[in-house]
Amino acid sequence: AEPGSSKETSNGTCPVTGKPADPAITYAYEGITYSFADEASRQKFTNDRAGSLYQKLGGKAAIDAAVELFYVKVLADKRVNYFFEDINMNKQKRKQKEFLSAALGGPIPYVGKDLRSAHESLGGLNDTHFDAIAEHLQATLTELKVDPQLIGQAMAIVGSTRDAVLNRPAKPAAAATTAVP
Ligand code: HEM
Repeated sequence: AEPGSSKETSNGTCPVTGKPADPAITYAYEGITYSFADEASRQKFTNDRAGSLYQKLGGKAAIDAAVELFYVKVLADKRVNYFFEDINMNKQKRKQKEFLSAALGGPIPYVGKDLRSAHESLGGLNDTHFDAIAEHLQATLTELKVDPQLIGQAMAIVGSTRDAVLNRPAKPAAAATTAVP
């Protein structure tokens, strides 16, 4: 097969409607061939991909590289690295890639733990830790020469997870600027 050709297929369920897919209505994206219930669903899927921050950042390869560099920074930072002492970092990196990819508009839904339950047992987690983690993500994207405007958009999405990660009640809906689009 030529480089970039599709190696995988989605499982017969339309990713847009959740209905059975028509095997004749397909779209290949990042090596996976998705099939859809109808033409409108295919169109929505392709439009969503084209407009996504995920794709603007460079897609799977870029997100994966960013998460690798991000954890190098996190594990070198005494303010936060002790939280990861007993954590399997290969799994953690995979989960973070899955979460961030989905949050930034990637094609594959996040099926991991919600962020509140993932962090609620981490004793003493507070804003200074969240700020340090966010700082490392921002520094990572800067180091990878991502357009500052896109970095701002990515940081807004990451920032919107703060209350869940710190296990605080969600802010009232008025704070529309912090909502994940
Ligand atoms: C910036 C926002 C953050 C995001 C988007 C995020 C994302 C995630 C995700 C997706 C997981 C895996 C959940 C699963 O098991 O399925 C996770 C676990 C974890 N996170 Fe975060 N996280 C954030 C902030 C933090 C902070 C501030 C810390 C501590 C300094 C932290 C420490 C951990 C640890 C230790 C785990 C592993 C928990 C376990 O496996 O028992 N995270 N995080």
